[in-house]
Amino acid sequence: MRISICAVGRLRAGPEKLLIDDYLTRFERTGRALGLGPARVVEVEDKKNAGMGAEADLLRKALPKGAVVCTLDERGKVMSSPDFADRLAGWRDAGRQDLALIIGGADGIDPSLRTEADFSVSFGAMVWPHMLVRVMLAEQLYRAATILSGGPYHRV
Ligand SMILES: C[S@@+](CC[C@H](N)C(=O)[O-])C[C@H]1O[C@@H](n2cnc3c(N)ncnc32)[C@H](O)[C@@H]1O
Repeated sequence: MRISICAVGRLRAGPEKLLIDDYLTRFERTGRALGLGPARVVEVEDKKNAGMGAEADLLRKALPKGAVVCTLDERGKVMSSPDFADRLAGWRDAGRQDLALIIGGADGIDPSLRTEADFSVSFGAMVWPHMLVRVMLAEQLYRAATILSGGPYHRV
């Protein structure tokens, strides 16, 4: 199952980008034998600054056809890392070819796009900067792959 992290805004070179690249490379290596990955980041930019509705339209265009659509949203479901891993495995086992994980911009994800999504994951009730959410999501994907492969990375 291919994974697209669809995010609003361009991430400049810097520590966040390095971390994302590192976790997604590790995810690709670990996930290959599990039928998970590769994962890529698809950035959309609302150059006219037309607001959440315009961002939602750009995000919709970036979604692979037939993808499971999952938003990252503080109002979503708070999950443990093993539960997130099981959720990924469930979509894979259901034969889904693509998963799109959507991260909003400074104003969040337009309500219309939130209601269209199949699922929504929360990293807790606090609001995080979207650039950090990209890093956290990339790490959770790698962590999920290690959980499913029985590796020692995830310890509780
Ligand atoms: C700065 S936040 C926008 C917050 C905005 N006030 C809202 O209502 O969604 C940018 C994006 O980061 C992601 N995000 C921020 N905090 C999150 C959390 N606790 N859990 C999951 N995603 C989060 C969401 O995708 C959000 O659209």
